[in-house]
Amino acid sequence: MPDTSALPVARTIAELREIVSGWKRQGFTVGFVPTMGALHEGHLTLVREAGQRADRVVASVFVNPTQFAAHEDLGSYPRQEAQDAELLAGAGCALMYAPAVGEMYPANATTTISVGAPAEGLEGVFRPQMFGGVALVVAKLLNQVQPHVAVFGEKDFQQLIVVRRLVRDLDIPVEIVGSPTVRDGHGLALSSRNAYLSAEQLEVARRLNGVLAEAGAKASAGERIDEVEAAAREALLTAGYAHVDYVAIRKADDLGEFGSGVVDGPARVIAAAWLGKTRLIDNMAI
Ligand SMILES: Nc1ncnc2c1ncn2[C@@H]1O[C@H](COP(=O)(O)OP(=O)(O)OP(=O)(O)O)[C@@H](O)[C@H]1O
Ligand SMILES: CC(C)(CO)[C@@H](O)C(=O)[O-]
Ligand code: BAL
Repeated sequence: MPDTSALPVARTIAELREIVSGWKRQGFTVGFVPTMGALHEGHLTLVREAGQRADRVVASVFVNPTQFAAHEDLGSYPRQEAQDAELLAGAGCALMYAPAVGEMYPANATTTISVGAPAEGLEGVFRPQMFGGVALVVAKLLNQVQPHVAVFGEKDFQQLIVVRRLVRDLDIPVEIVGSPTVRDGHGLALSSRNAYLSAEQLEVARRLNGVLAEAGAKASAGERIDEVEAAAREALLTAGYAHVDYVAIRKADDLGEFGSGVVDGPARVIAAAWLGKTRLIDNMAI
């Protein structure tokens, strides 16, 4: 496929390595932002953050099949590479890495990665496929790019924790930076999947962050965690969400449970809920 803009595009590991090793020979540091494309201001904020921390920024655009279950939206996930390249160039990215599925996963690839406990609760319950696929592709991407620093969004908070553990446990020499969630004017976390929402669903979607903020306020005021979680679940259903996978109040550093029934340390409220066929996630510090 030809390059889609003025931004250089590497399609193979060899092309990527040639460019990145050239930068390193010149003494430049390298920042990396992995994405699945359909870029929005949330992704571009990560690119700018990486640009603050490194001399050259690589962004990958790869819709990773191993993190989707068979019934999920791999086929319909939005793909808009030409526009993504323009947006990345505008945010100061120096190289887009967009490998084909066959480049990332040769036919005889058999290695899997299981991160263990950080990947098991919350998203791990409802999307059991996901973190194995994320860990595998992130480990491969970090080995391919070999950046000094990689930036991930707090919007996918459990993913950030899983990636931190992966990098620590496998001794991958990279600094992992978490970047705060970028929201629209109504507080809705920007997400590529918001493009699936009808105008009516968008109105309901925008209630999620308010419900989480209210739950957070109640929990930090000392109300029982299970009661706060149940009330927030009810509030989401009343707002028009079709189904709530979870609303949970967890420890801020590792998303572990508080044993006491009340919040007694730094905490986060985290949720996943459905509007029609679209699944939204959000979280915030409380
Ligand atoms: N609103 C946001 N604020 C900050 N970071 C974000 C935001 N949305 C996505 N990111 C981060 O961008 C990176 C790539 O995410 P991804 O391509 O899956 O985008 P997405 O919009 O979250 O898509 P999806 O709808 O599939 O969740 C991840 O590190 C993710 O946390
Ligand atoms: C980190 C990631 C790019 C791995 O495919 C993906 O999970 C995402 O976009 O958050
Ligand atoms: N944005 C996290 C990756 C996923 O939803 O599959």
